[in-house]
Order: sequence, then structure tokens, then C-alpha cells
Amino acid sequence: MWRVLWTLVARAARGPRSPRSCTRQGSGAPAPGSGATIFALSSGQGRCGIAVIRTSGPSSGHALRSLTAPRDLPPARSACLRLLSHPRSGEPLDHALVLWFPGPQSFTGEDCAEFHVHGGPAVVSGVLQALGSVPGLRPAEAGEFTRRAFAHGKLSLTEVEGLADLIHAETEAQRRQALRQLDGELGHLCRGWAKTLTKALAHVEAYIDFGEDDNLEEGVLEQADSQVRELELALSAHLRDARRGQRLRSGAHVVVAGPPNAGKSSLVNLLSRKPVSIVSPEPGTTRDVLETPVDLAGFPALLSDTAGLREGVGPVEQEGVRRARERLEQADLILAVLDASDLASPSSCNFLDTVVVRPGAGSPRENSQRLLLVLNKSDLLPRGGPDPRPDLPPHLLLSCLTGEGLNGLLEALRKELAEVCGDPSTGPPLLTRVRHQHHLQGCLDALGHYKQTKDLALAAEALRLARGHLGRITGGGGTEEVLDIIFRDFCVGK
Ligand SMILES: Nc1nc2c(ncn2[C@@H]2O[C@H](COP(=O)(O)OP(=O)(O)OP(=O)(O)O)[C@@H](O)[C@H]2O)c(=O)[nH]1
Ligand SMILES: [K+]
Ligand SMILES: [Mg+2]
Repeated sequence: MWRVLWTLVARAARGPRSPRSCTRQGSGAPAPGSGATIFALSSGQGRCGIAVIRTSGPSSGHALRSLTAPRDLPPARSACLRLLSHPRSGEPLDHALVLWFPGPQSFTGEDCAEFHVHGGPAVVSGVLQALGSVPGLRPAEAGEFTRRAFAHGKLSLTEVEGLADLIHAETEAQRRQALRQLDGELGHLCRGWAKTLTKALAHVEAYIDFGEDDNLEEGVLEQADSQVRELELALSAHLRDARRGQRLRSGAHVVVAGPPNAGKSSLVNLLSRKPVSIVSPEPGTTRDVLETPVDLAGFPALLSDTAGLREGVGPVEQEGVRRARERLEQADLILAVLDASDLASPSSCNFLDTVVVRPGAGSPRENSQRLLLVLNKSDLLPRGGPDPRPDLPPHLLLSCLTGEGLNGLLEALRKELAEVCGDPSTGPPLLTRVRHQHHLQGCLDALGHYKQTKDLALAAEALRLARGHLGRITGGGGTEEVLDIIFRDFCVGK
């Protein structure tokens, strides 16, 4: 019996009826224009200490020899000091460290060379021109090095996305998340799920082929069912978290709201460390929603300053209040600001009743919005006095004027944002892109069909479909269109 099943597992893994199997190999499609040897400046533009220029492709070794004296290739993967000169004119260009990475043990899987030159613009352009004069070499397109690495199975699609995110990471949390994805954690998880599906498929196919056979162990189909059920639970849990990973990539929406003059704009300026909003003693100063991207306690956020919420004002301010309420609806996290010395005013009470403690809304808030209540202007309270309103929901005391309480607020923000964006230092790998979410949902839908159908052939087909979706997350059978979207995120030289 086990031999039968084992053959079927192997067959299901090969996927005789579906040509796409789920492996970490690339799409199999050659990178566009591969065959040529490409070159580009891979470090940042502008004057710098060291600039790195690299090549990838079959003529890399020839290019390296043409530019260097002595003209022999350095030992693989060791840095050597060489004089670089123009291969046609012989003009010296720079003393540089050069590296030779024979394929397939290189970033792209092809022969690669690196030139670490002095970072002046004239040196860089001189070396680029020299490389352009070597037959068979051409400048690289944006993302072409990574695309070749993908095409040669060096990186899976989720790892490519991780690399793109790492290049663009601006906050600590984004860097951690990108590094985890680049390390292949998400891909590993998907491949584990795909393996479970392969086993379930083997069970179903065993039943189709040997159902009448006495040798077949009892309960083969039940085993497949229970594997599918477990997988459904795991996928659903991940999908519930899907928005978090996306917020971590693009920034959580943090909206500062409160009654007029509570110090909302002062807080926005304090958190963003720049004068984003006008601050004045006049209530109703802020009218439009002012949005600024900030690094909040290591997490990326889009911080919005809004008009003070109050009734019975002129048409322009009323429009500001309408926009503020609209923005509040879209917030992932509300920073509710009140003037600690003015908690009994009608606008404070109204804000507390309508936004902070929504009638009938228990905790946690509906639609998973989170809220931090901040009592600002604590410097106006008697020093060391009692809490101004112990009856209020949990809150933090702050003075934008003196900065007292800022560290406590940042720590609270870190905790809240870890909930909103997911904590990349712990927990399961996050789904950072709509694409991941789409395929997980597709996989779940197919598993739904599997459960509904009575026809075993259709059930097997549903499992194959489900597995195909998982495969596409890591890049098996990636269409050119998806690849184009992902590689657009890269710069030339990466
Ligand atoms: N004493 C004291 N004054 C503060 C503090 N924070 C802000 N203020 C003052 O409070 C006034 C209002 O500050 P804003 O930041 O303009 O308040 P706002 O909530 O944005 O006001 P609107 O946009 O008009 O709704 C200004 O005069 C600030 O200098 C604080 O912590 N302590
Ligand atoms: K004001
Ligand atoms: Mg303001």
C-alpha cells in the first residue's frame, strides 16, 4: 500500500496532469534579452567614496580581462587590486578592486564581474564607457540583474519582492520584514502548504486509480479531507492578517484628531520633526487634511493632521470638519488629542462621546480601528497633581511644549503599530502584497470546490488548481505581466 501511495506522491509532485509543479525554480522563461552581457553602476548615483560597477553574462570574463592589467582573471570570488584602462585607447582609468564570480555561483547565476572604483563621476563614466566598447556588452535595463537571477532559479518571486522591499525600506520594521522575505520565509511557508496539497492529491489519485483494490488502505480519502481542512485553517488565519503586511509596505494611516486648539498640529510637527502644519493660538487654524509620511517608532506611517472637530462654524471650517471626519473613517490608528486643561469644554466632551467612546462600541473598536487617547498640555496642570480625569478610558499625558511624555507616547505607538502592521521581528511571515492575498484566496476558493464536489476527478482538479495558486506566489508559472510589475520596482544596476 505505501509503495502505491509513495509512487503517487512522487507523481502528484511531478504533476503529470498539470505541467506546472511548485518549486523554487524561476519561471523557466529566459530573462528578456539574455545572452547579452549587461553592465551598470550598481551603487548609488553621485559623488561617493567607492562606486560598484558590475557585469553579468557570458562576456563578463572577457570584459574583465580587457580592462585590467595584468589581463588574467583573478581567482574566483576574491578581491584583487588592478589597474583599469580603456581597452581601445589604453588610457588608465583608475586603480580598482575587481572581483570575478564565475557562474553559476553568482548573484544572477551567470558569469559576473565587479569593479569597485573610486566614486568620482568621471571615473564611473570612464569605466562605463570602457565596458560599452567591449564587444557583446550593453547597458542593463532597470531590474535586469535580478530578473536574470530569477530566470536562473537563484531567487523565487517572493524573494525578488523581498529584495525590492529591502532596497526601498525606510524604517526598521520594513527592513526586518523585507529581510525575512528575502530569506525566503514566505516562500518556504507556501512550499510547505503546496507539499500538503501534493500529499492530499496523491491520496485522491490513489483512490481514483486503486479504489477497488484491496491493497489500498482504508480512509485514504478521509486523510485527504483532513489535510485540506487543516490547510484551510492555516490559509484563513494568514488571510485575516493580510492587510497588516500591506500596511507595513505602504505605511499605516495614522490620523490625529480632536477638538480645536487641543494641539493636534503641534503633535504632528513634533512626531514628524518638521513644521508640517501651522500652529497658532487661534482655534480653527487647520482646515485641510495635511498628510506627511513619517517613521513612527520604527514603523512607516502616513500621519494626517485634521481640522478641530466642532459644530456651528463658517462654511470653510465646516468643510474642514467634514474632511476630518472622512479621514477618521479611513484611519488604521486614531491619535485622539485633547487639551488636558480643558476637558470639561463642550467640544472636548462631544469629541470624547462621539469619537473616543463610540456609543454602543465595545473594545476592540469596530472595523479593527485602533485609538490612542492623548491628553496634551500637561504642563498646564498643577505639577505632580492627580490624574485630571481618572474616569476617562486609558490615556497618556503629554506636553508638546516641553516634550514631556513623548517617550511614553512613542512606546505606545510602537505597540499599536505592531498590531496594525504586524510585528516583523516575531510571528509568521507577512503577506505584503495584494498579489499574495489574491493567490491565497484563489487557493482557498479551490479548496472550497474540492469540498463541495462529489466527483473525484473534479476534486483532484480542484487540488491542482489550489496548488497552482500557491506556486504562483513563489513564481512557478509566473506570467510576464506579473514579472513586469514586480521588476518595475527595481533601479538600473539591481
Ligand atoms: N502650554 C501648552 N500649549 C500648547 C501645547 N501644545 C500646543 N500648545 C499651544 O496650543 C495652541 C494650539 O495649538 P495647535 O497645534 O495649533 O492646535 P490644533 O489642535 O492644531 O488647533 P486647530 O488646528 O485650530 O484645531 C498653540 O498656541 C500652541 O502653541 C502644550 O503642550 N502646552
Ligand atoms: K490652533
Ligand atoms: Mg491644527
